[in-house]
Amino acid sequence: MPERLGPPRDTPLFGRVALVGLGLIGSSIARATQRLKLAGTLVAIDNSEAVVARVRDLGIADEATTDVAAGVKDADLVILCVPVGACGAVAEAMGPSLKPGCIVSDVGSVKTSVINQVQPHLPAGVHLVPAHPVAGTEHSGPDAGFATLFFNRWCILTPPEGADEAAVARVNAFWQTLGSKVEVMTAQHHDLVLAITSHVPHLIAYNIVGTAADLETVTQGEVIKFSAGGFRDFTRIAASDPTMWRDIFLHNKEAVLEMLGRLNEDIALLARAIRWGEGDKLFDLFTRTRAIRRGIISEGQETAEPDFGRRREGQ
Ligand SMILES: NC(=O)c1ccc[n+]([C@@H]2O[C@H](COP(=O)([O-])OP(=O)(O)OC[C@H]3O[C@@H](n4cnc5c(N)ncnc54)[C@H](O)[C@@H]3O)[C@@H](O)[C@H]2O)c1
Ligand SMILES: O=C(O)C(=O)C[C@]1(C(=O)O)C=C[C@@H](O)C=C1
Repeated sequence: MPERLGPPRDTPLFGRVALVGLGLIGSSIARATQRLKLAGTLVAIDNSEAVVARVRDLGIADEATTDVAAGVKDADLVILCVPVGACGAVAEAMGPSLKPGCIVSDVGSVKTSVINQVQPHLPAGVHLVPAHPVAGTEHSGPDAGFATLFFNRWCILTPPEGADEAAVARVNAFWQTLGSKVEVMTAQHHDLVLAITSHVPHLIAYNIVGTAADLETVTQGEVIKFSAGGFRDFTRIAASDPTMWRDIFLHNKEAVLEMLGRLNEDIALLARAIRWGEGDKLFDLFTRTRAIRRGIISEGQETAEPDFGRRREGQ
């Protein structure tokens, strides 16, 4: 599937857009927003001077600053692209500067906690429309982003009850213009679904790399040395950012622990089947789950390139 974004817009979707956090996700949004001319003015805000300097060097925003209060002033749309644990502090710092009618959104991998952190700091008349682009890589920082990251990927919106419908529609249009398919659900349901499809897989990947590394001390360094395609494919996501994933697990604790409990029950059944030589049970499970995985690929949910961590030409 050619990952091509649409033509630039004749008129921007928003006058002034402020992105807080110009890492993988923020810088990908910035690149796509510039290419598609979605913003009259694009402001990049980051608490790292080095990142702000890099954003200027890359030319992926019209303005770049470490001052969040100044950066969000007069913004029509603010998107928080920081670790989920930082959203509350950012909302507190920017709240007083937000103009009436401004839409505040985010890209956090956890939704309930972000809503609980951000909502209390938003003045009356400012609309909260949380979002989560279910797209990414194991890489971080402003150089990791690319404009087509969100193409043909899901973006989940979790507007709080009573959210302004026009604001939700505008954020929906923004993400569809970035090439995403948009789904709306409750924050609680999102956190449960992403716990099994994203969060627990990362926990297992991090964990098995640790187990293998510890085993190396037993096997004189052979475990990682002889790790082949299966181990490498399975553990790609263990190269992801520790700050981001620390925050995800601490801010989605209940759902992650629920899913881990279910997984442990299933693994216990697998261990029993192995111990008792119940080959048919193993075969049936592997047959069923392979069909499910193959179904995911046939639905086009896999990008053409399995390793989309590589930058594409023409980002
Ligand atoms: N990496 C992924 O695959 C992915 C996918 C979907 C959603 N997300 C979510 O997107 C968000 C950002 O993730 P990322 O991968 O872009 O991370 P990243 O580490 O690449 O970028 C985060 C940026 O935020 C900045 N930052 C951190 N705290 C800040 C603060 N208090 N004020 C201002 N700037 C601050 C950092 O300097 C950095 O530039 C996270 O909430 C994550 O859960 C990530
Ligand atoms: O592809 C990857 O490297 C990712 O980890 C992306 C991924 C995921 O699929 O789990 C990670 C976190 C997000 O919130 C959304 C997507």
